[in-house]
Amino acid sequence: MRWKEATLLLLISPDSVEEALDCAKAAEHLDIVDVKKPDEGSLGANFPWVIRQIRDAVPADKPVSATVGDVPYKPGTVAQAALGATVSGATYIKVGLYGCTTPEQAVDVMRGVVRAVKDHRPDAFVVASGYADAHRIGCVNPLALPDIAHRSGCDAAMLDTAIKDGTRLFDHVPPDLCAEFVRQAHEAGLRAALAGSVKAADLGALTRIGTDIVGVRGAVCEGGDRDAGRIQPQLVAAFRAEMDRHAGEHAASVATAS
Ligand SMILES: O=C[C@H](O)COP(=O)(O)O
Repeated sequence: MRWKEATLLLLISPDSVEEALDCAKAAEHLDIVDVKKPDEGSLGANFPWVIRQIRDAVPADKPVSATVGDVPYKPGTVAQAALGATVSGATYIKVGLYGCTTPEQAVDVMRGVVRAVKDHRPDAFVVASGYADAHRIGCVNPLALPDIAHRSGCDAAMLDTAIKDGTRLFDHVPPDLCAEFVRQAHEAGLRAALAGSVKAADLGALTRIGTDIVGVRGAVCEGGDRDAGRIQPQLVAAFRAEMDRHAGEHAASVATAS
């Protein structure tokens, strides 16, 4: 994907072809359509044919991302699943390292994913995702993700939350630590993606710390409910308007300071 430097991109996660069509109505306001199956977990994987149908349903200039799941420490299984998502039309492959308890395990899994995906599609974008609330599920420390992503040849390091109980990214990894996450990712030549019940109120901090991608579902669903609510195109537009407002304010403050 061609990258606009210093721009925060908006990734939205529909759970079905119907929701992807609603995303397509708001296509001008978003950057990446991310296929997942929330009832199978935070980064739950959807069926290959759903990825294919969503690829066909959204404008060709919008990259389609697919989550490979909240995966176990089974490098072969995960590599094969990641290839399945790529063959189905996703060019942006996200893996939730749920079952990895050490950085070495996580590197093992992601090396297999990178090889499986890039042998098939060299321009695909591979994302190693950890969890901001890792302490609740016993998986690898969130601040280890930039190094894991770098050592395994990924394109980006990401954080999401594993348990969707209303707690948010900043409840578990406060903005100063997220800033450190972004700094480490950039130092390693990676993109930094952040998610986890992010709301419009978090966008100021996410912009200031230089986040590259913000991933959202609940905030653009009816009633803020990522499970029972449906993605609403007008909420996607409003979220983007807030992103643009913060980008403008941030650019102005940087210009004033220099
Ligand atoms: O990748 C992004 C996730 O879908 C975020 O979902 P959420 O905003 O409901 O936590």
